[in-house]
Amino acid sequence: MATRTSPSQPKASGRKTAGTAGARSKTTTTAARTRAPRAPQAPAPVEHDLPFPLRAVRGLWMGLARVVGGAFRKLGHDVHPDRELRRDGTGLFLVIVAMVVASVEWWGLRGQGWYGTAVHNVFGGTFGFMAVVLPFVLLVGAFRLFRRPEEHRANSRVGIGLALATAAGSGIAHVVGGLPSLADPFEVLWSAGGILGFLMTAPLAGLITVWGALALMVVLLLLSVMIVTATPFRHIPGRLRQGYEWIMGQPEGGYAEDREAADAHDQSYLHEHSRTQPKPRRKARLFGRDKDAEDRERGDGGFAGDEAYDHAVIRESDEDVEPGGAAAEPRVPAGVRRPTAAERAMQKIKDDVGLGAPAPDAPAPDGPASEARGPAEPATEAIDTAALAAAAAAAPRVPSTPVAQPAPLAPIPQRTEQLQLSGDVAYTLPASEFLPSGPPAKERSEANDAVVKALTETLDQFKVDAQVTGFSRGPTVTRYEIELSPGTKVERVTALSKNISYAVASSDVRILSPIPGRSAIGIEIPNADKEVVALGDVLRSNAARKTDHPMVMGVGKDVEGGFVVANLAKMPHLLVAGATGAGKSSFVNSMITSILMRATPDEVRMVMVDPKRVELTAYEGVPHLITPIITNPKKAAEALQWVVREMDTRYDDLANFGYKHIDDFNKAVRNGKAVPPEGSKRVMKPYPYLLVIVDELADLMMVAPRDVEDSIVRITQLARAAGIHLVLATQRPSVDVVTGLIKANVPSRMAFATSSVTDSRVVLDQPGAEKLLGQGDALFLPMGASKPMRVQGAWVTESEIHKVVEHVKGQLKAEYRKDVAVEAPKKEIDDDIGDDLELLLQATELVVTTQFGSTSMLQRKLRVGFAKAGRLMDLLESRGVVGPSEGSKARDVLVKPDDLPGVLATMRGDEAPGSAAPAPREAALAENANANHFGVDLVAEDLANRTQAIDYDDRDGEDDGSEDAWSLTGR
Ligand SMILES: Nc1ncnc2c1ncn2[C@@H]1O[C@H](COP(=O)(O)OP(=O)(O)OP(=O)(O)O)[C@@H](O)[C@H]1O
Repeated sequence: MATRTSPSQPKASGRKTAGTAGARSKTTTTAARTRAPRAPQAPAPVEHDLPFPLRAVRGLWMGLARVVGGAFRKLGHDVHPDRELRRDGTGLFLVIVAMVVASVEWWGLRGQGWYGTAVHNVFGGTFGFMAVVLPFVLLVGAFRLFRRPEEHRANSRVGIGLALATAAGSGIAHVVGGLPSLADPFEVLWSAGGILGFLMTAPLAGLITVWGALALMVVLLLLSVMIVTATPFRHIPGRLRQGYEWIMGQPEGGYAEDREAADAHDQSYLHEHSRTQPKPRRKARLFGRDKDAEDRERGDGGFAGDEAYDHAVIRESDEDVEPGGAAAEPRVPAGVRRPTAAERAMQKIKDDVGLGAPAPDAPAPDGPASEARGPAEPATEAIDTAALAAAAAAAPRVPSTPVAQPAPLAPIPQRTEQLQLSGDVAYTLPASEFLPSGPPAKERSEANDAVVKALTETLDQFKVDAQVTGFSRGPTVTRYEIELSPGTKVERVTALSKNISYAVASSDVRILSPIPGRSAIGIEIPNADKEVVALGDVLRSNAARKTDHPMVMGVGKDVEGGFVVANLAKMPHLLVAGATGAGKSSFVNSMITSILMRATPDEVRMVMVDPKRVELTAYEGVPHLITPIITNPKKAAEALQWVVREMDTRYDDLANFGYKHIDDFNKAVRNGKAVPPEGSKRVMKPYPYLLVIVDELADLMMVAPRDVEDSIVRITQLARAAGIHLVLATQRPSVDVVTGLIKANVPSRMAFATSSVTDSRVVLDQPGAEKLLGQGDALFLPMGASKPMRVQGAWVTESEIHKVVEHVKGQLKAEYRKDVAVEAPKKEIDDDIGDDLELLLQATELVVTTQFGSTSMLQRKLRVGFAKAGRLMDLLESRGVVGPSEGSKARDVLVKPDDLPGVLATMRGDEAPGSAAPAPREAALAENANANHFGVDLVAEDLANRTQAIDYDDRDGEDDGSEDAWSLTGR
């Protein structure tokens, strides 16, 4: 895309845009969305329509306003609001009034001459003693208008708060001044509350006594302070404490405890509900930490947990993170953004229950404050912190403006103390510094403005009544939003796709119609100036920092510039696909590095399969591995079978203790509730999550397609509750590699650029990936999501990986299990089944679950020909699943659904149910003695020595309770 000069934007349209957006952004909580100028619609009243003298006066006035405004904008740190949005004229007016009042009330002109008398009579008479405070109040208003003019709602809030404070102050002054009546001399009235004070308190004093009126005024005053500072009731204690700590110079005192509590809370919250939720926007820093935002998240978190999202992904706006982990300087406002529908819905719900995070440019009076004041901020900002942070969140950035100051990196979530691994090994997670920050993100650049102009012109040329109403800039692409005027067909825009490509000189234009959850068309156009998303920044984002779940990985950034992290444990299995060079391996690297950064070997263990022998070698020897990196495809297939055995062992163990999920079991172990049977030498330890990463699935599928598919299907169907998760990457997402069965069982998908639309369909079940740009540009479809989310994958360099790996290896030596690549006993599959085992299993399942023995049903459901269906039916008859043929009638089904697992196992040639010792136990008994960190050292013994809850022999027994145990396993 060619970079074009920024279009000069008509004033009227600029204002209109801001106004509309300002209103809409009431509920905005996230997303780096930038308003674009609307196409000019009606001629705006312009300056040269005015007669010359007026124009000259206006010019002078505005010139002076700009000078004064410029001075205000230089106070503290510079701000640069968009010229189109400035309200310097009003600001200047407030400054002049303030000077006039101050000259009289402060500087001794009171009652001196006509000027002193007139001003004093007007202001003193109206506000009484509060006239003395009035210049200060007016200057606060002017300060806001000069520095944050685009925050209409926040400005209104502050205005209302100040007005209320003035009224309450006058009321208090009136009571304190002895409640003079209007008939009293002016001087008496002035030294009390003036006319306003009289009106505020005289009627009230009659109703609820003088003391009641005074109390009410004090309450009003406090309320006005809360409105001005956007402090909700529940934040008052925190604010007071912060203020106290700041005054007393206790940077992080007492806060550490809070943080710990918060961490504990976050952990449990995300552990149970890892959900997509709109995040509060940018935060201000409090003593180097964002306590307020965290408070807010805690509040939101519990609530958001009730939302319907349950797909493993957490995304947030980039305002939630400070590049470099430091407080980003408030950004330069140039427009406002709108929330997505989900954000609006979420905000509305929060508002309804009083949890609402303040809209970035419009914190509601009762909304939680979105910022806290840091000691480093200039004192002049004290009155304005809410607005500053909100403006920073709302405002897109102008390229020429520095966005973030370099500052120390924020920690990647990890425990502060040394971690004690089993065997009294102290383990320190890698330092955040190993993953440096990337360059600060842009929210707007000239390239964006050029595209807006090109889009607007294209719409105009083809006479489509639609406007470009905004855009959200991500690292790789920007999504421009087009809203249609009533009566305009969506197709009129979508039909222009080629013309749009032409106009913006890019062949990679993707049209979203509509943007999910919005009444707007999205046009994604690659950025001429792409940005790299550093993994360190993703891991330091709030979404990542609010949880220390060990399986959370940094995914990247979405199209709106929000960071995306995902919990691999919730996926629960992930398919990563894309053509060579599209960014798959980089993604896998980011994933592994995320785990190394956040998890100890006691928490997460990994099996890495790298048939290409190049991608994962950097991780050789990390203690999280339970086996050396497997490069031989045949061995890899065996390792997968080991994983199946491990899964079975875990299931048996969980069932013995009466738990359905490994998290419950681990919790019980940590709480001392799961105790080994008497006489057992077993030391109870939590199971680590087991992450199995296959870097090239195609290579495995070439050597042992059936075994690999079989293992994958078994693992994916069952392993979730056992804490075992698969990540399968392939550059050949064809149906022979990603078979229907594998696809059906791997619910989360990450599609990098594919070479064809067919490949995209294989990965995502829809086209789209073929249009991606490569180099980490991806469509992410986590389990439960209906539409893929476009993300730019996180990037981690080789030297960063090297540092992390060196650190991790320095902490602990890898202790490999020896049984992983040991081949499982060969299954005995009856000869007559031959290659049809999988079909036969499916046929059995179908017939038994439906209790309907029909050949034509098998034909239809399994999509096989008549001959094959007939053969399957014969096989089913020979194995006693169905009765003999009864002509055209369906056959009797002889197996009950409850018995299905046993029948399937027999067909597979697994250990016949009821045989002496099931393979998992043997395998577990052969457990490597060194595997003490793996947490199953004596499990095998335990399993072998105790009566199994799952006893296949007894499954048919009358009353042994084993059915319950069986159902516990979910098998
Ligand atoms: N997230 C990313 N951000 C920036 N650049 C990236 C990203 N991912 C990949 N790239 C660029 O694309 C190149 C190829 O990426 P990568 O090696 O991950 O592709 P791949 O799909 O694994 O290819 P192959 O299948 O050949 O291994 C990288 O060398 C890098 O320059």
